[in-house]
Amino acid sequence: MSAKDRLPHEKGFHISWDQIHRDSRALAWRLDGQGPDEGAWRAVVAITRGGMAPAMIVSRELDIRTVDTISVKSYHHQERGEAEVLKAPDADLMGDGEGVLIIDDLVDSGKTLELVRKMYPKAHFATVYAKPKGRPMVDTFITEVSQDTWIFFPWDMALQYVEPYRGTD
Ligand SMILES: O=P(O)(O)OC[C@H]1O[C@H](OP(=O)(O)OP(=O)(O)O)[C@H](O)[C@@H]1O
Ligand code: HPA
Ligand SMILES: [Mg+2]
Repeated sequence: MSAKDRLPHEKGFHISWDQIHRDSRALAWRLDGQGPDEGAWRAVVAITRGGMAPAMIVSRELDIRTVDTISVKSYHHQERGEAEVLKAPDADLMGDGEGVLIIDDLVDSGKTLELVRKMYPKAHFATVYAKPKGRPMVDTFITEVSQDTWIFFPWDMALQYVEPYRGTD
């Protein structure tokens, strides 16, 4: 069964803004002092769009003002397509990636990070969440979920009324 055959509340991991804030801060805590230059990182690069909120929180916590983006598109709704780079970060800033933290919200199949890793082999790759297939592609992450769990992020959700289990007559 593919993720799209399920009702959203089945095997769905729903993340609130508060939760992603806490988990992104936990990621920053883990990365603090781990950079190659006396523990420091040169720059943060967000993999758009999902990596932008975690990258903002990490760069705030680690006091990194040099922030760039790489745009990789790989999913249309819950269907995976070929990963493609739509916009690359500044080439002079990146070099081979040494000292650069590349951040995404999650690694699933690992295809997105595989592509970016080829471009910047010396960068450090960090995600907030990870599924088992993608784990070998990520250097640091906070929470692992099973491969058949779909993670719902707060920017893709809205608060709404739900019927009580016993209905309302
Ligand atoms: O490990 P993978 O199987 O490659 O999947 C993970 C990637 O997929 C999602 O991005 P998506 O391409 O949907 O774009 P978005 O961040 O703009 O939503 C997610 O934000 C990761 O970047
Ligand atoms: O579990 C997921 N949730 C949201 N976006 C994703 N992109 C790949 N996997 C996921
Ligand atoms: Mg993404």
